[in-house]
Amino acid sequence: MDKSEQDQLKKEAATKAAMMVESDSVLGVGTGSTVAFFIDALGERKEKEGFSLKHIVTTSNRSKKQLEGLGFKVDELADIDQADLTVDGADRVDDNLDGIKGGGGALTLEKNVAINSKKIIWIVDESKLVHHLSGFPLPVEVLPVSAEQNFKRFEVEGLKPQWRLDDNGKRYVTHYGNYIIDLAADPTPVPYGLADYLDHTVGVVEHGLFLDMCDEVIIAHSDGTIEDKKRK
Ligand SMILES: O=C[C@H](O)[C@H](O)[C@H](O)COP(=O)(O)O
Repeated sequence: MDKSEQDQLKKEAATKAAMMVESDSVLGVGTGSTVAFFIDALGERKEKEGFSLKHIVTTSNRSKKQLEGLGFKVDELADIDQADLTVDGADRVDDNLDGIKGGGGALTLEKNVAINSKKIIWIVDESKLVHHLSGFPLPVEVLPVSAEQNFKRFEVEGLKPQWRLDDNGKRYVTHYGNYIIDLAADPTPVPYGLADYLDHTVGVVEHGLFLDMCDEVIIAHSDGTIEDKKRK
């Protein structure tokens, strides 16, 4: 699939999700290229229907700027109790609707918004689908103070760590001033053990395994169909 075909699929999934957002609700908005299409589609609804939302919270400055550019007011997570719905992208989604996220480095705020949402919908093109989570390095955000030790331990554990770098070849720094170590080793067919290990590793701020969180995935397929897959 070439990039323009993939973008078309991302747009289709995003447009469908934008139609599912209820007016006057509290909406969480994720990050990434698929979400950028979602924000555009929300803007179109605002323009055509006068559609408005009670509150919007986002998971990155990129999404915030795009929303504000379309005239939406964006609140902080601390200003709301819970989002009615959060719509986000994903890097990989498996058969259980578990996912890997954080390819764009926004995993920490994404997980915080996700766990404070009544419902989570992911929007993806079919290239993101896998039976078991694999094929995408797992992002782990670490505190600079412990980053070297975390990296060495991940090596010993066989997790194949790699420092994420920015465009200048320097260590990528997150919104919160931390580093990201991408683990190239695929999570096992059952990724809960790895999530538990990372949850209990000192210095790990957050990781990109989003397990038991997503309620529904909207998948745009290259045969023109749009699948709406719900958690069983
Ligand atoms: O940190 C980034 C997020 O987890 C994105 O939702 C994810 O990387 C998918 O991004 P895209 O829609 O650009 O493939």
